[in-house]
Amino acid sequence: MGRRYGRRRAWVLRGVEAELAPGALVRIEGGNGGGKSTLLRLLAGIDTPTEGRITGRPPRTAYVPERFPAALPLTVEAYLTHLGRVHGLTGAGAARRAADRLERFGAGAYARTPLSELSKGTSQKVAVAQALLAEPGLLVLDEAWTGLDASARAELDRAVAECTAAGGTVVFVDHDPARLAGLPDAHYRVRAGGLEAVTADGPASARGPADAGVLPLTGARAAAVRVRGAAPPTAAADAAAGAPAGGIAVHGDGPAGASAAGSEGTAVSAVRIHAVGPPGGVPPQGAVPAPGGGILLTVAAGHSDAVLRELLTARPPWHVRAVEELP
Ligand SMILES: Nc1ncnc2c1ncn2[C@@H]1O[C@H](COP(=O)(O)OP(=O)(O)OP(=O)(O)O)[C@@H](O)[C@H]1O
Repeated sequence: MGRRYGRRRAWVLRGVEAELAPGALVRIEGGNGGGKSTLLRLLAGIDTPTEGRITGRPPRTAYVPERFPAALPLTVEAYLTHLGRVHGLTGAGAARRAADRLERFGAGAYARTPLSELSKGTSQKVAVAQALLAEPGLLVLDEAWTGLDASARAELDRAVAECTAAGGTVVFVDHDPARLAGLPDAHYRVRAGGLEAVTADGPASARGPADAGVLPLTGARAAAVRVRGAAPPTAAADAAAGAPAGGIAVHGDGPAGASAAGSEGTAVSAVRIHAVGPPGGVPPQGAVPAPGGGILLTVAAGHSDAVLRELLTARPPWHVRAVEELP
């Protein structure tokens, strides 16, 4: 699997092969700019490989980005409740879950605060809360502990342990080598565009353009997520490999959050997004010009979080003016 940001640009990652097992805690390390966040975005499904593919991603994938895009014009509780509703909860059920997650991370007092007015640390608590709205099968954490106070950090440690105990895979990057020290089942380093497994004695093997194999995780059971290949991603290939067509089932990942258990109510069927792009920003497929500027994009409810994530994590990002649920 490889990723580069433009046909004339250097490969950020290439020849990366890995298998991530259910229930595994996986640490990714590497130097600044090496491609860790790129790899995590690919694993979370908010970005797609330039070549190769990632298959077997569980339907409930959750992602805490390195930088939480708090640009939505919503209060904390409206944001989290919206995410819960998108994933099938009733308004009351979604509000309950949102309140529970906020309390858990010590941010209950900020439920009515607009996202744009949050401190960095509280914003990070909301980023974590959105990822834990439901129990994810794959939880991707990009420096998620950064900015959290001590009790929230401990709570996130507990949430990671609960996730793996329930059979979920957790992949994390953190610059503090002491983070979850001794606990990971697998440890990789991103270096020179490849991914190498790290053992207690140092790198065990290197995988790059010249050495593309499969890195089994320590103690791996059945593989959950497979990162492989040099072929361009295709829906047919993913379907043949047992993955949802188009790659990732989006429920739960990303700034747009995790999905809920799905048994508490009726989902809205579609979501209309009003966004204003950066100069030269390419509108997503299906977007139409909005009266007064920007674009309007109507997407199925189950895809709205992924679309919002794409808009908000684009470089430069789109500004999301409004998100409207449609019956
Ligand atoms: N959306 C993007 N467009 C263009 N280049 C990008 C984009 N995202 C990342 N890059 C480039 O890809 C390379 C890897 O970046 P990435 O953020 O994945 O590294 P990282 O290991 O997470 O770094 P850090 O430890 O500093 O957070 C960098 O050269 C970066 O500039």
